[in-house]
Parts: sequence; C-alpha cells; structure tokens
Amino acid sequence: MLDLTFIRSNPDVVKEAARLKNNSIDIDALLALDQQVVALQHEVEETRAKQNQLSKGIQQAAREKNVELRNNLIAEGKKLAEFIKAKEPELNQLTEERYNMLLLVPNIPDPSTPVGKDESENVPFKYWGELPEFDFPALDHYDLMLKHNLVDIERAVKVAGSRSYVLRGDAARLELALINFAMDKMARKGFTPLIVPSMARDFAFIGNGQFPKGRDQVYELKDQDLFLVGTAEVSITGMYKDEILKGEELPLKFVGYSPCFRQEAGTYGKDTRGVFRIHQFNKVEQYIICKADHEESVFWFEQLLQNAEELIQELELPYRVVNVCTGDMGDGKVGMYDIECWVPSEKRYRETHSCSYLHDWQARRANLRYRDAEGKVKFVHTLNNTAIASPRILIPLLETHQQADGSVRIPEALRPFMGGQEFIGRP
Ligand SMILES: Nc1ncnc2c1ncn2[C@@H]1O[C@H](COS(=O)(=O)NC(=O)[C@@H](N)CO)[C@@H](O)[C@H]1O
Repeated sequence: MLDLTFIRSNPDVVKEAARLKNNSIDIDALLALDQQVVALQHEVEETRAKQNQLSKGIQQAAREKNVELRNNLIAEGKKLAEFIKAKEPELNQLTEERYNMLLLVPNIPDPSTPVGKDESENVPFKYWGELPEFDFPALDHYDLMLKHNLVDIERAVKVAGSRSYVLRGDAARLELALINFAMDKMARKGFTPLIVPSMARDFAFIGNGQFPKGRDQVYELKDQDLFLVGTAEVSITGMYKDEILKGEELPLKFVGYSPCFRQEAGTYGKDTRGVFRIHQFNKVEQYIICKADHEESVFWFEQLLQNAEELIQELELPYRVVNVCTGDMGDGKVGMYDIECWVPSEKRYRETHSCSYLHDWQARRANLRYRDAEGKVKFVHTLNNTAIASPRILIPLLETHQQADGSVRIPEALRPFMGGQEFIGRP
C-alpha cells in the first residue's frame, strides 16, 4: 500500500506505475472517493465540535436556571446527534471502500526496472558457470529420478491428486541436505533461522500482498481464519504486525523454512512433467526488515541476491540473473531480480529464486513500524529472496551433475549434509 498523501500529491506517478504494471486500478476514482471521505469526515467532526459547544451552553443555561434556553439547546443537540447517527455508517462504508481500493494500488517501480509487458521482456544481466556438455545421452530430471527410484508420482497422485509427488531415497535425503545447507550458510551469515507456521491469518496475506488479488492461489482452511502460505514470506511479514521495533534493533535478518502450498491456478497443462510446478514444496526464505531508507534497501537487495548466488555457485549450477520487467514484477515490488538455473534437458534457464525489495509497501499493509533515532515512528522496509526452494532446485542439480553411468555427482558443498556421500546411484 502507498501513503495516501503521496497518491494525492503524485497521481500521475501512481497512474504511470499502474500502467507499467498492467494494473487496472482507477486512481481518479480512488481520489474522488477519498475526497468524499475527507468531506464527510470533516462534516462529522464539525458537528461533534458543535455538540461540545452545545453541551457547554446547556451547563451554562442550567447554572443560570434559564430553562427555555436549556431546552432549546438540548433539542438542537438531539438534531446534531441524529445527523451524526445518520452519517457515521456512510462514513465507515466509504472509508472501508477507500481502504479496499488502496490495497490494489501498486508500488512505484525503480527507474532501473526494465519496462516490459511480461516475463519475455525481463532483462538478463549476469551469467555464471559453464553450460554442461554431455558426451552421452543425458536424461531429464524425471527420467533420472525414475532410474534411481527417487520419486513416486503415481502413489502421490492417488493420495493428493495432481501436481503432487513423493520424494524417495536419496532424493528425500538430498532435499533435507539442501535445506540444511541453506539454513546453515545463512545462519553463519548472521541470519536468524526460523521455522515458521505454514498456516496464517488473513492479515498476513494482506500484509505481504498475496491478498486480495492472489487469493485464488491460496488454500483456505474451511470455517477458520487460516490459510496455507505459499511462502514463509507471508508468515514472517505477519509476525511483527502492530509492533514498534527499536531503530537500533534493525535490520532484522531472518532465514525462514516452511512447507509452501500453492493452488497454481491458471497453469493447467504447464510444466506438468516431474516436479517443476507442484502444489506443495519446501523453501528456505531470506527475509529482511530494515529502516525506511532507499540506499539501505538497495544494499540488502544486492546482499540477498549475492547470498543466493553463493549458494548456487557452491552447488556448481550454471545460472543467470534477470532484472524482472514492470509487467512481470507484480504490484508490491520496487525492484526484482530472478535467478534462473540452466536446465540441460530444456536447453534453457528456468527460475529457481526470486529476489525483491518493496520499500514500505508491505510494512504499511501489515503495520510493521519502528522508532527511528529521532524518535519518529515510521513504517519499515522489507525485502525477501529465496535461499533454496526444493524440489525445484533438484531439477538443474540432478541434470547438471549426471554422469555417463547414469549416477549423479553430489557437489562437494552438499556432501557434509549427505553423510559424506559422493554420488547418487553408485554403490
Ligand atoms: N508451484 C511451485 N512448485 C515448485 N516450486 C515453486 C513453485 N512456486 C514457486 N516455486 C519456487 O519458489 C521460488 C520462490 O517463489 S516466488 O513466488 O517466486 N517468490 C517467493 O515466494 C518469495 N518469497 C521469494 O522466495 C521460485 O523461484 C521457485 O523456485
């Protein structure tokens, strides 16, 4: 959510941001509604002030035993009370309408964000790692998993329906190793490890921006104010709601693990092979709460990206970084980089990480605040990036490190988390 004062003073900037983000919000309608609310609020407050004056006059008339004046003033007071009684429901309803529209206003993209209509216009700006060359017929991730009995999709579908999977054997161990590898590295970078709820209340989803527009992607627990999170970002955004943090406590640096659940509505028929796009997966999330300062946000944006790059480099996976364009970045972001790892079987890069900074757009929605050095209470800035998401990362990992004998080499960095094992599929 943007500051209403900012929208009032910069309507054209906000309209342009909406246009660039394919966001259909009508800013003129929002400002007209806002004016209605302000006018009505003013009327009600004026009437309340008159009521206060009247009650003083009534006491004065009573002291002077002026019965007629006192009765007239009481009658006038009744009329004012009726006016307020009639206007208040209208004021509340218009105020709620304005709030619901404010939730739909996008953040302003940084000028460095490429202008584009969709992901085809994201701009790659960094490549790392030599693409693998195989002198044998290389398998895709699903065939490799079947070969080594690392997955059972049929039985998972029996239990949980489409886009589900069972990880078996070394794939199950590999996923846990990757989670530990990521949590361990981030903890050693001073990020506080969290294992957060995968169930969260409505306000947490409004806070991170998933609600209201992305509600169709979220599983709801029947008859409860509880929903399954698609990312630990939701749970962490909700944790500090309504608190006022001390400036000197910032930045808060979290590395949060959670199972993630996504309906993947609208992706029917897309990425249906193997475990690329599924309803439930595990993710280790980097999350920063910092002071409300653009330079500070940009610093952490680069740091979160670098952390993920280090993890991927240690996994020895070729990747590229793309600057996500305005049409693909979503409402809340100021800037967004995706990391895409090379998938040999597809001969293209596929997304494995997504890094964003949002200034105070989430903080305003979730009421996350801090007291700065001058004692001023402000909304914080928030940022997030994937550290590891599995089984998505298993796809480039298994394919890139497959050997001529069909086994898969486990990268050095992961071996300590796999009991020192060096290969999958070797005795
Ligand atoms: N349906 C899915 N199936 C498997 N992996 C997924 C799915 N959706 C997302 N992911 C993985 O989770 C990563 C982060 O998801 S994201 O929506 O892009 N971004 C976030 O959730 C942010 N909180 C940063 O992690 C993706 O890059 C991808 O690796």
